[in-house]
Amino acid sequence: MRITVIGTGYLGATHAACLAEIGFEVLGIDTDAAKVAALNAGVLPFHEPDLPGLLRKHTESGRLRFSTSMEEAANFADVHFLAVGTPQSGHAGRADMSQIDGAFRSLLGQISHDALIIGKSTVPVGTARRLASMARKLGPTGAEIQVAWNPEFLREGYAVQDTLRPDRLVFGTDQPGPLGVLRSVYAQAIAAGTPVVETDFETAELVKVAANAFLATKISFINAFSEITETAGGDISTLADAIGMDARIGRRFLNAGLGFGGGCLPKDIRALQARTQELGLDLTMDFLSAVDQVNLRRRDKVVELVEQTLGGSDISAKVAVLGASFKPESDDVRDSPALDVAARLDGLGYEVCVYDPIAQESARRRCPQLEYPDTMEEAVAGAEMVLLLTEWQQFRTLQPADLDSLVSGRRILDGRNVLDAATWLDAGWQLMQLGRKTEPVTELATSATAANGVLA
Ligand SMILES: NC(=O)C1=CN([C@@H]2O[C@H](COP(=O)(O)OP(=O)(O)OC[C@H]3O[C@@H](n4cnc5c(N)ncnc54)[C@H](O)[C@@H]3O)[C@@H](O)[C@H]2O)C=CC1
Ligand SMILES: O=C(O)[C@H]1O[C@H](OP(=O)(O)OP(=O)(O)OC[C@H]2O[C@@H](n3ccc(=O)[nH]c3=O)[C@H](O)[C@@H]2O)[C@H](O)[C@@H](O)[C@@H]1O
Repeated sequence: MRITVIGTGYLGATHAACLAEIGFEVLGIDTDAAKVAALNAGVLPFHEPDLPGLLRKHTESGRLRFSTSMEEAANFADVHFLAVGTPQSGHAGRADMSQIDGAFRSLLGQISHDALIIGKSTVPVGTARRLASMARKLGPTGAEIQVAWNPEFLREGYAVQDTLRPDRLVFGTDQPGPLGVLRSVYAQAIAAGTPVVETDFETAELVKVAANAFLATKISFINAFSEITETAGGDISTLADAIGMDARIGRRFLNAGLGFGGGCLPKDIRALQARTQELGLDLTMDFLSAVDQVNLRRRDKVVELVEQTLGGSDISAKVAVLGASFKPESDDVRDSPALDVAARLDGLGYEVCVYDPIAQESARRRCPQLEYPDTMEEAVAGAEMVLLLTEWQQFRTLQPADLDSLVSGRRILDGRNVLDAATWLDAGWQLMQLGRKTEPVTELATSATAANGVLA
């Protein structure tokens, strides 16, 4: 079977390469000519473990290629996946549907025979039915254009394994025809035991946003408890471990810290609220604005801790920020909590040096005003305070001795609760962790006086 994937960003490039790996002939389509040229050359324009190998393998084998031509897409295949972006628009958090509508109309305008268009992007409920109706009105005469919705649940950093071995597959249709095609596209995963949910358009669209809203709520739930333990005392990680031992709750996605970011969870909870309000259900998803606010307050908290620790004495102090991507194993800096904090500290007048093992270039493009030295050692050299904001493995395993002789002030804020408190305190460091009662030292201490500075 020949398949096109329209939109070759994080989702589409992964989906296209994985379909080629399964054995299909695949054409990826994107309006971004530079991206298409890079992908055709076997070069992935972003970081994703395991994907470069698949891309090279299948661009070389000829099973995978890329183009900017929608006409070529329409002639190449009868099955088209739609994987364009649905970013947040400027209107009350609503999803910007211009990429979906643009790609769909442009494809419809080129198709001359029966075809199936399968949406993968995350969309507001009602989109698939609207597109199906548009296909009936604007599609070619004498040909049937069917629509299905097959939302994607992959995580960046694990995109290939999540695509080839998903937890579940969801097929949303308004007629049985497309189900056979979907079952054959995913025959390998289904044979390996992946459960399939076959349902209507609306349920398929809502499963996706419900999953992301639930995950975001879980993170903000534990982070709201961080606000309590920071004030009343208590240890947030122990609390998460203890409630997570209840199988009904589960420990995953209860890691307290700087909170969630990225190109999906934040915009998806806002788009869901906006869509629910459009449906006249003003209060139904109201709790998600609390989820959003708790999440954003974590960033305020880190900025406040830096200001309380350094601000009074020397607003131009150097602060080293370790981590720029929104999470480890990704170079994605869309709505990155780490980069947001770094930019805000820079705006306050601190000298901010950011080091990320992979996201240095994407961070520089997004926030060119910050400094991005080539090594972690250069970033921390002379720093009055070190902030660990994205928990890359290289930072999780940091030891005080790695930094002792480089920094000007032995102060570290662990924004992801990954450092062993005793190790750092015993080594004479001031350590602050989110979700633990911390009394920041208000004056700029020297490394010698820092030893007794903090309660953790
Ligand atoms: N990034 C992720 O991990 C996941 C993303 N999603 C959803 O998938 C969708 C895509 O997300 P990303 O890949 O992250 O976005 P992205 O922004 O990285 O990629 C979108 C791509 O579509 C292209 N495009 C825009 N208009 C086009 C058109 N008319 N024709 C052809 N190409 C066009 C853009 O140039 C861009 O390369 C979103 O709805 C997102 O919520 C779902 C699951 C995981
Ligand atoms: O719709 C999407 O695009 C995807 O969004 C998320 O995937 P992703 O954004 O790649 O990253 P996650 O691993 O979910 O992490 C999201 C954010 O939450 C934060 N997080 C995660 C877990 C946790 O316990 N605590 C926490 O703060 C991470 O640091 C990160 O900033 C979902 O996990 C995917 O299932 C979904 O397909």
